[in-house]
Amino acid sequence: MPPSHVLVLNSGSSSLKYQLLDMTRGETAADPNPDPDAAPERKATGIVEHIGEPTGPADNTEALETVADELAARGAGLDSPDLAAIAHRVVHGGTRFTRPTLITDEVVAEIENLIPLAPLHNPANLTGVRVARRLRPDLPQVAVFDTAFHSTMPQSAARYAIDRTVADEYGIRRYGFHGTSHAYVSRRTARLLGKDPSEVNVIVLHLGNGASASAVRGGVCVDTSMGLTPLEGLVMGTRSGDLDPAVIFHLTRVAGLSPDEVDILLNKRSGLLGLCGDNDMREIGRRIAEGDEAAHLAFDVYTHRLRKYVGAYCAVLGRVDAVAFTAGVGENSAAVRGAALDGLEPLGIEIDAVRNAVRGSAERLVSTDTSRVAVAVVPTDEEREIAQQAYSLVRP
Ligand SMILES: Nc1ncnc2c1ncn2[C@@H]1O[C@H](COP(=O)(O)OP(=O)(O)O)[C@@H](O)[C@H]1O
Ligand SMILES: CC(=O)OP(=O)(O)O
Ligand SMILES: [Mg+2]
Repeated sequence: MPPSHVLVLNSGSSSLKYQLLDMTRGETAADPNPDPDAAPERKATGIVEHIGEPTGPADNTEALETVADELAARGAGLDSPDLAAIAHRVVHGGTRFTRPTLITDEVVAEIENLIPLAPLHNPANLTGVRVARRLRPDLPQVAVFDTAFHSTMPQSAARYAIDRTVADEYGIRRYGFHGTSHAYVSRRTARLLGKDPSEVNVIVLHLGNGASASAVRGGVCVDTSMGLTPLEGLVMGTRSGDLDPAVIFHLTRVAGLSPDEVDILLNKRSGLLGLCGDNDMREIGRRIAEGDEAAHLAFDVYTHRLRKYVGAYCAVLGRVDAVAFTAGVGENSAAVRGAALDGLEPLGIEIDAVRNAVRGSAERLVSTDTSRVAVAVVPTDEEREIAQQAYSLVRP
């Protein structure tokens, strides 16, 4: 048996998620090409949180040592002969990386060059890459990029309307992020409707701590809400999303903030946190129930922005078959789903209040039977998508 396990490392700014997957599941001698969505077997999964905080590991290197220890304790250490590859989520791939890529010194250098475009994410991703390469120099290490799925966006969606020469010289364009999630969820949504992904148009709403929307036509991304960096678009846990760029001139000229201070304000102290002091939708729900004014406003700004993007992507796609909610907020908050789609009946979108209120972790439809557009809740699995993409590159 050739090695068939893939270890996926999803290093974030403050957490490190991992999954160990056996990719042989569903694959037999009789049927070497099973349903591409047949689930690989999950051997281990975990998350190391609070990196860099007093309660957690000091840095990503220490976090990865914790992961190595946890895996070893389960008899699936990093020295396992079953490992076929280590796959890394890399957030920014620029224009160069649009496919899963075998990591070499040169690829590492290129990812390093992209740090200014994803300062919260790429350095953490790189630490994972460096430590894993040191521990298993013999193994293929594969980078799977958040930006890759969005590389199919037409110029009309990817270009900012600024001086073309300046834009091209500095790589200023819209890249989009959470691509593995948008790819996976749009595909699963098609399957949930009993259709091939090439036949359906889907609006995917990935609502985690970072949040983004995408318009996917026949399995191909045609627009997404994040841009040059993961700051544009929806209101997020701590990020502002869309605003008039002149806010930044105003903050620097009138409020006297430095560019770095503005960066921190917009990325880390804005969004839900900036509006009400909490970035967790569960806590905001509790506060709204107690009549808290600021929490209510934060919820309204968040869901208003969402509704606006759903309407915009209906216009971009023309025909919409489904709206799919995913990630922490999208999978769990019936209130957000309900408010985001409230009043969109004229667009053929009818959410069913009873179905929407049912909690669960299964892929499910929450629209009415008469809704022209299906509304789906589809739990994302970025690690599984990353493993599948990486394995397709290294499989024997
Ligand atoms: N039961 C829930 N109800 C409402 N929101 C939830 C629930 N569980 C998680 N969330 C939200 O999901 C967010 C985290 O989403 P997640 O997709 O795990 O984010 P990330 O991967 O970006 O860290 C939390 O900040 C919280 O707001
Ligand atoms: C790109 C991005 O925003 O990622 P995350 O949601 O993991 O912060
Ligand atoms: Mg996430």
